[in-house]
Amino acid sequence: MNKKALRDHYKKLRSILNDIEIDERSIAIANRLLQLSIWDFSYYHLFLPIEKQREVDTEFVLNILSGKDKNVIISKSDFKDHSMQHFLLTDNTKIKPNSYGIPEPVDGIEVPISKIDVVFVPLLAFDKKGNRVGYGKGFYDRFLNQCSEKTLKIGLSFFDAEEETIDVSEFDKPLDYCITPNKAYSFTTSD
Ligand SMILES: Nc1nc2c(c(=O)[nH]1)N(C=O)[C@@H](CNc1ccc(C(=O)N[C@@H](CCC(=O)O)C(=O)O)cc1)CN2
Ligand SMILES: Nc1ncnc2c1ncn2[C@@H]1O[C@H](COP(=O)(O)OP(=O)(O)OP(=O)(O)O)[C@@H](O)[C@H]1O
Repeated sequence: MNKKALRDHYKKLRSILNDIEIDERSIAIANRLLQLSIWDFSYYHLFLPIEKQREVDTEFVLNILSGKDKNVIISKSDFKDHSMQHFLLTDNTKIKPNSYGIPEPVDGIEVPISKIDVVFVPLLAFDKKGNRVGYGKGFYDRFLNQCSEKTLKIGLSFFDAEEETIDVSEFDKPLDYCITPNKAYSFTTSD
């Protein structure tokens, strides 16, 4: 399948999940994340879900992060140049959905990308090598390329890996892990 076909296929698979399935699968993903040895860092970047796209509900991951007193970073997307600005999430952060339905911080304390230790990555599909496909605007391709080589990139997906290898471009950074309700995939050589 080419990237367009993969996007269409996985958007369709997501669209038929009901609210209860989304909740159950999102909780299973958060529980599986708890089993990974990724909790000794300070700065965790999290996406907030686009509800109408039926994305993984990261509220449960957010609860884990708050419980562990971690610094949580969320972003604001610029659809003109496909860049993101990163802000610390605090009790005072005002969050408002943008025109794509992405909940975003209105303003706040900006955090340099160099501080980010772990990025939870939204995706539509991924393969057994850790390659991923998103909505195709390159927001995360750009962002992950600006992160440190050491930053852990962890995909979250409702569905298991694609059997077929996904084509990669020069900008694609492979994931270190991808977590699904059924399985934790590790693509790193270190464990
Ligand atoms: N929650 C979340 N935040 C994220 C991403 C994401 O995948 N999920 N992104 C990951 O990169 C970036 C935003 N990228 C996006 C790109 C396209 C669409 C979108 O709604 N596309 C529609 C077409 C809409 C239109 O063209 O009017 C679609 O694909 O159906 C949404 C987010 C940054 N923030
Ligand atoms: N660092 C970059 N500089 C310039 N263009 C980039 C960069 N990274 C990605 N792009 C462009 O952005 C587009 C992203 O395409 P691709 O199919 O890889 O997106 P994706 O990984 O599915 O999307 P996303 O990263 O938004 O989840 C491509 O046209 C690519 O050339």
